[in-house]
Amino acid sequence: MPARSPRSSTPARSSTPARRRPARPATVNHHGIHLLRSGTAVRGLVESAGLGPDSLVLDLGAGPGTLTAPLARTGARVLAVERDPEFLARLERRFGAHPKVRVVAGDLVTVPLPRRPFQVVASIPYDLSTRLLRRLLPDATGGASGLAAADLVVEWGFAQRVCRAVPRDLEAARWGATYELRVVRRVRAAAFTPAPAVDSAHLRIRSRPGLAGRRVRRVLYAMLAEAFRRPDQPARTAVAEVAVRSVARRVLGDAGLDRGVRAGAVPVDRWADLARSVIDLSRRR
Ligand SMILES: C[S@@+](CC[C@H](N)C(=O)[O-])C[C@H]1O[C@@H](n2cnc3c(N)ncnc32)[C@H](O)[C@@H]1O
Repeated sequence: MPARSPRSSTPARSSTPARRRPARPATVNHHGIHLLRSGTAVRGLVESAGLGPDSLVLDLGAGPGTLTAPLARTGARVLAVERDPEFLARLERRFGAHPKVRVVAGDLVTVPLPRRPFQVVASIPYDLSTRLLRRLLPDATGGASGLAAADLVVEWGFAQRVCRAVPRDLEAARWGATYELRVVRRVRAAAFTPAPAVDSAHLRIRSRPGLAGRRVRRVLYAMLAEAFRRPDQPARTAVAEVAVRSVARRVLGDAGLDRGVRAGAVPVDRWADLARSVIDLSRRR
């Protein structure tokens, strides 16, 4: 008989004793879904979020409640969203009577998001990462959800892509210029049961200050669009799309950028500085 899969609640029998005990008892997982088992990774996510009794936090893809429980212990109001019937039943059993946890049966890609500002702390399915960020982060017209902050477990390669100082695609550049996206730590495959084929990352997302307004977002996204359309042009040409020449010169200097710098070489945080300065200077003129 083949050894039982590590997905099973009963660990496979082994001739060598396990070197380390799992961070918590293994949970029933018939689906091959990668559940977090590392206390370090779970604590890191929850502590990074800095939640308190006034916070509202979404655990998207809550599974058996690996994150839901420590999130609830912070005193925050928790919405645990899950679509799998077995996990939902388990969540209901664990948190059905909890005054601050609501178990929501739904798809994390379509479930209505709260109107009031909220945070997300979640270990999300790898294949939904892009769709989820599209929901949570602003769109091209400057619209955005009420996302205040997010601490997510995503595939390592995905995190690397969206955290590049100079992203390769316009969508990641818009995200990176509007939000600070940072890898807090590598989450090794062994931190999950069953272990996935690749490592993951704790991806921390925070708003960059001064970029909440529609006007500043329009300026920012117009410059980025131009920079991506013609990356070899000087950055000042992209800035000149949204500001008169003298302002363009000034803001580039203020952002510490060389006059001749290529648009395609400007890091996302510099585009954020440029947008804020353009708005600031145009207000003063
Ligand atoms: C990587 S597991 C994380 C589970 C748990 N949060 C943990 O960290 O151990 C992802 C979870 O998302 C759920 N899921 C997958 N697709 C979903 C969807 N479209 N909407 C809601 N939940 C989904 C799966 O059932 C699974 O429980």
